[in-house]
Amino acid sequence: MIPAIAVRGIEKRFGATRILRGVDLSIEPHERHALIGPNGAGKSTLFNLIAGAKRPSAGRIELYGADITRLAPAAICRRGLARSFQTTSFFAKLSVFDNLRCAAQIANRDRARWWQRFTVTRAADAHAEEVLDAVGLGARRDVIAGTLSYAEQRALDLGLALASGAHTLLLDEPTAGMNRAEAARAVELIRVATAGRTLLMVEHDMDVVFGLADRVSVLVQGQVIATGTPDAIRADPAVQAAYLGHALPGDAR
Ligand SMILES: Nc1ncnc2c1ncn2[C@@H]1O[C@H](COP(=O)(O)OP(=O)(O)OP(=O)(O)O)[C@@H](O)[C@H]1O
Repeated sequence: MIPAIAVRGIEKRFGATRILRGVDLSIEPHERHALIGPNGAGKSTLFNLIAGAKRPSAGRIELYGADITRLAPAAICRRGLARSFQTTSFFAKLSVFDNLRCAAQIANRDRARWWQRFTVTRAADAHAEEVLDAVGLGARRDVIAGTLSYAEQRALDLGLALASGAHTLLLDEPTAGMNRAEAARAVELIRVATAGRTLLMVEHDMDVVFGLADRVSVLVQGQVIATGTPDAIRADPAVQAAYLGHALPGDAR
């Protein structure tokens, strides 16, 4: 099977420092995959390379078999990979629905001819309504986005990625800054809303990782030291050694 995301021999140097050292990673279609690792391991750097925000020093990145290594972020986005950020990325003065409608219309715009515009707009509106419910914001449809609670803003961020029609999502610490109850709700929301799509997430919260991920990869000092099911990762001696002196993955439960 062609992987949704294939990272092959990726190197990233900043000056003389090798931050990523021959990273190989294969994310299967429709898989939920978590990337974990100690602070400074290179997780955000790898995300930046996959999303096109930075260029690797060597290696290749593929999205469903197509080389995206040197594409700009917008071009990668058009190919169906969306990234959610820890910071919010919506129009604060527009309503929740109008934000989703914008994302859906932009996604459809390139595909439409001028005589299709009316139907495209209607299709985009219908898609925005679907996403609104999928991310649990149906009751907040006409609220100004900037006034949403933090957890709702993160749900809207996820909604924007879904409204853009992305089949593959990079989620950067999707529950950061949330309390336990909010994080648990967010996990459930992500699970349901992203069904049928591919998910790669960086996450520090092990409850979230073990509640959501089908497989986990562990990045330590710029190298993937293990990939496997959550239980296999917890039992892996190399992972335990890497976390020596820190909470082991899953111990927080
Ligand atoms: N633009 C840059 N120039 C120089 N060094 C950088 C740059 N960006 C990141 N680094 C370094 O690369 C290393 C990996 O950083 P990165 O943010 O990718 O790690 P991380 O695993 O995401 O960490 P955290 O879990 O703390 O977010 C760190 O030592 C960081 O200081």
